[in-house]
Amino acid sequence: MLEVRNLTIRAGAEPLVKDLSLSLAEGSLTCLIGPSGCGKSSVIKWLAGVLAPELTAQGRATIDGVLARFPHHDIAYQPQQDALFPWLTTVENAALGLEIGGMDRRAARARVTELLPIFGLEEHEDSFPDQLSGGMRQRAAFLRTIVQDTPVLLLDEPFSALDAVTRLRLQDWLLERLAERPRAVLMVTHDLYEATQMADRVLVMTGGPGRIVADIPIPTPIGARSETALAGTRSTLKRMLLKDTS
Ligand SMILES: Nc1ncnc2c1ncn2[C@@H]1O[C@H](COP(=O)(O)OP(=O)(O)OP(=O)(O)O)[C@@H](O)[C@H]1O
Repeated sequence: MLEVRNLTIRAGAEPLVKDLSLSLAEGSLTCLIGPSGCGKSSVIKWLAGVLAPELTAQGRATIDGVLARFPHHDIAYQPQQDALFPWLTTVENAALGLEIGGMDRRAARARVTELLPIFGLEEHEDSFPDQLSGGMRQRAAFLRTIVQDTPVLLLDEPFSALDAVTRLRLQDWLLERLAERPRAVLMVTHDLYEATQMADRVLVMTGGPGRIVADIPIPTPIGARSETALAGTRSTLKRMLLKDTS
């Protein structure tokens, strides 16, 4: 579905990411892990079309075989920082992606309002971002992204600010939605448990400059994953990350 070939991102002459290639299949969730600063967010930002203007990028990407430029209407993106507009309410912020995608304002807000209870935001419909907790803000940003019915989803640490219970609930909710409607998902996470529970594949990046050093499939179907089955994969990933940062 989405193919990236030989992506290099530079700050001046310095490559932050070098010759990175990856592909995302429809109906798959790929996690991108790696030490802080190795370039995970930069790769996702390039795909979302929001790379900082002082950075330059070279590389080729296709969506369903067609050369793609970013931002692209087939892609929804949740940034690491929630990027909610301070002057908009929860519903207005969450409906924004749908409205930009062309949905009528009233329909977009009705769709989002319907989903607020799942995100624990039903009592904060008219609150502004500075009246919300960090976890609530992240849930509103997640809702804004996930409600867009795009074939590709880019999620940069979407659950990092959530309490344990909400995190588990929203992880399950996302997996259920993906089972109903297959999409290609690229998710950055630092949480190995989250990666092995949710992903079909884990791509491991290293820094200096950023590149992918391992592509680890997790073949067990999500519903059948047991702690024991995943423990081995998690220790392999842990060893790679510790080696990289030691
Ligand atoms: N606008 C910029 N100008 C110069 N360097 C930048 C810029 N944005 C990011 N960098 C550098 O690029 C490298 C990769 O940053 P990036 O945010 O992509 O890493 P990351 O792997 O997502 O980190 P983290 O896990 O901490 O979020 C870092 O060394 C960072 O300092």
